[in-house]
Amino acid sequence: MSTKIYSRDDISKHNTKGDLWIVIDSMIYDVSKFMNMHPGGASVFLDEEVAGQDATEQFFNLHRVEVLQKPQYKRLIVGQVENEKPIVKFPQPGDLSEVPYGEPSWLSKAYHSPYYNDSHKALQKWMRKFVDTVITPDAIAREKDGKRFSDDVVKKMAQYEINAMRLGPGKHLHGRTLAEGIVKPEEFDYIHEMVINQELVRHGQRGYGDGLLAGMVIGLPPVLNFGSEELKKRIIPEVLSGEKFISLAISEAFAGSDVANLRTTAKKSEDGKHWIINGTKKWITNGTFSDYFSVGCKTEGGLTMILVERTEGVSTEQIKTSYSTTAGTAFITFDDVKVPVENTLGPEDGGLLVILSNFNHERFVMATASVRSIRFVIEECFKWANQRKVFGKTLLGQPVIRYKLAGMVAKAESLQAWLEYIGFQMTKMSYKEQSRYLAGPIALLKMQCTRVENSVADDAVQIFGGRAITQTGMGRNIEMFNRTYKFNSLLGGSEEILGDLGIRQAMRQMPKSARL
Ligand code: HEM
Repeated sequence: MSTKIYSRDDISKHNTKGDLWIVIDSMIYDVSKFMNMHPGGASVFLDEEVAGQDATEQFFNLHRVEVLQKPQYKRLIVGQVENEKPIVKFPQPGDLSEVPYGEPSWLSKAYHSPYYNDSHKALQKWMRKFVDTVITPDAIAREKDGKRFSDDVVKKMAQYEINAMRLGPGKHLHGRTLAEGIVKPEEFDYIHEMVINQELVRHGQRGYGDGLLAGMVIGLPPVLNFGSEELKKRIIPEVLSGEKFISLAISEAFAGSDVANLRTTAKKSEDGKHWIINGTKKWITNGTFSDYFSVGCKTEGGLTMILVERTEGVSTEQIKTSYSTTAGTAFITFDDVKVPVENTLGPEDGGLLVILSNFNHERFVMATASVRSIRFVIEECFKWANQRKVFGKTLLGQPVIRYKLAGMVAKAESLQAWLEYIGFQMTKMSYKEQSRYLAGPIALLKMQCTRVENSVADDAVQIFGGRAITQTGMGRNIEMFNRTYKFNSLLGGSEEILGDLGIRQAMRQMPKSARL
């Protein structure tokens, strides 16, 4: 890059087709050749307020800052304006956002929190850098080509035990070196887990995010908590190391939240040594590439969870959903699949307990991600509203936009506070206490997250206008959010079911003596 210095007078002389310079943020770009390849057309550069002039404001009205970071455009720089310095900061891997409400308050200057200690803070810093450098570039590329994550990403996640940490605190972490030793396995708690899951969604690429082993997060716990010792010894290392993949296969075309009504059957073979499984499963995240499936089956006396390996009779087919194929969402067919009875997870006919046992944790994880995605959208809205000019003012200069942002921020901050409070309770409660006292609040938290996502998506689209329905450029993250947020109100228990559960749990605590 040349660092030649020019006065504004010098620059203004380069204002004709064939010799055309513009200034963006004090840097001088020679667009003489580029203008004919410019996606926004050549004519924009010939405008008398652009040719040989400072086009910073016009540029940021129409482009994301990342455009200027691309090597092919950096090469257009021929110098810098005399006595001027760039103002725009290019985000560097690991950076915290300086945009108001762009970070939860515990990461913002001057604020305090009772929940986060030094190891939570160190893990956040480490994780931010890891996501920015390893995951985000892959997320953006895979969302474009629709393929699943690059194996290299999962291998690196395994190397630093991110896969294991995503399952939450527990014995499975013992003996592992977590994030280069930043956290000791016995110290790892639900707040650490929350930190990881909030960082993991900051790239905003929803289909990829689910593709990046969401199946493992919900599909491995039944093996971890209910599998035989032999099964655990074999399956857990393979999955946590990223060599093999697993997904949770419960929902069917016939039954979603109503898990007791599944139709996939498992019948014992005559010698009693095998299950014979028949049926179908639908909407199975990561199913297209999974090697193992934790499958909910109807058995003689109820429901049984069985670990099925990808063997004869198992076939998976990609379902085209409103998000990208990177998630590997599958329709699965089990056709006389023979599975050793040793693959039973938990008690025979007691599968409901196995499924329910992870529901609170699973919903906590979903709420964690959802709250962070909402904040990501708000940050995008703040930036856009600050740089977009309409009717002679920035969008932020318009009361109607400020009112929308106010509502979004208030909701996001309430959710973050509630989430942290619940996460903290989880660090203090036994599993049994969590089931008793937190099932209701977690259900209500997740319900509220998806209600807020709904209103935030709506407001964000109104703020971004047409760009919010365009998959590239300024509004690409809003387009993605608006297209995919609805998944959350269905998975892990629908919004309505969770609201009902939350109040039913409260009803149990209702004192018989209470009267108005
Ligand atoms: C070095 C200077 C510039 C570069 C490298 C550049 C690059 C790009 C790129 C890559 C796009 C595709 C959309 C995106 O990815 O954001 C684009 C779109 C566009 N650009 Fe530029 N551009 C430059 C300067 C300008 C200037 C000065 C103007 C207007 C005064 C302008 C007007 C437009 C318009 C109108 C679009 C279409 C935007 C849309 O569809 O929303 N560009 N430009």
